[in-house]
Amino acid sequence: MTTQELIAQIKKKNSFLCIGLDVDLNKIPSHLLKEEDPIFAFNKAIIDATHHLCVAYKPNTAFYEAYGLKGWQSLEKTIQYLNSNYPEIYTIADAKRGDIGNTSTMYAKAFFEDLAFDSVTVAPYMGKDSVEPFLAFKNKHTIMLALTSNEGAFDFQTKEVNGRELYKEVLETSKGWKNSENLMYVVGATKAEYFKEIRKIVPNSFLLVPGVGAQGGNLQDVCTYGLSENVGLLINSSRGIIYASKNEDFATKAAIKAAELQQEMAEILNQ
Ligand SMILES: O=c1ccn([C@@H]2O[C@H](COP(=O)(O)O)[C@@H](O)[C@H]2O)c(=O)[nH]1
Repeated sequence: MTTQELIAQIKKKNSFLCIGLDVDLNKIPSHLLKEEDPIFAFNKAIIDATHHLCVAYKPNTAFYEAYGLKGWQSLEKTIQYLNSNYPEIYTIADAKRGDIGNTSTMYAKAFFEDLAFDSVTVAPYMGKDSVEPFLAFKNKHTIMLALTSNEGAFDFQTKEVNGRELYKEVLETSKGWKNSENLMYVVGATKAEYFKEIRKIVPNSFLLVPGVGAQGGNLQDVCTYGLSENVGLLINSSRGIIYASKNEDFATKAAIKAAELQQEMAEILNQ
């Protein structure tokens, strides 16, 4: 999907919500455990109930890899279901990959070609030659960790390197990489006070923002400085939406939670 198509969907739906599909078999309603593929059954119900309220879904691959081959098959079925039934939806494989160049190319092929995701998250630690193989794919986005939502972000990301904080170095340096127009960045919603500085470096880039909901990040605070001319934000909530209920009404309850966030987004966009 192109960036323009993503922006068009955001404007049409008045939403920049991304729903995280982080499926834990211990947390889903027990009646689904009788299904042949409980993870896919859960995702399908959540997607059918919420697709009109969000613009993106983000399965974190850890929640699928944890169940071995069956988990990977559930991930495959989920992305195929999304691409066949809701092709307008933007898809993010939250896999946080990155390796030496030839290995990165294989990761990129796995997520962009085999699974046909629109984007994948990568770590910047191994540098330019570990990220550029992902950027070479046309109409696909590479979402690089910049300033993460967890407490450990302060261990390295905010430490000074070359006279500026490491996350700023990551943002600034990556702008010069080949096909950098295919880059987006992860910035945690729990770090709302950093968005003003971040927007000085990447005024127009899309930012994937996890941390609203279960991690306590606030949508309004992120938007104060995070919004760009073309919205430029994908706000993710996973547990806060998908585990709204453990009963048969789980999908309806998830839709209610998603609608609350979408409504707040519509108000922000129409201010
Ligand atoms: O900095 C980061 C990067 C990624 N994540 C991922 O986003 C979701 C958040 O889930 P919630 O349940 O809404 O807290 C999850 O997949 C994380 O691994 C992040 O939280 N922070």
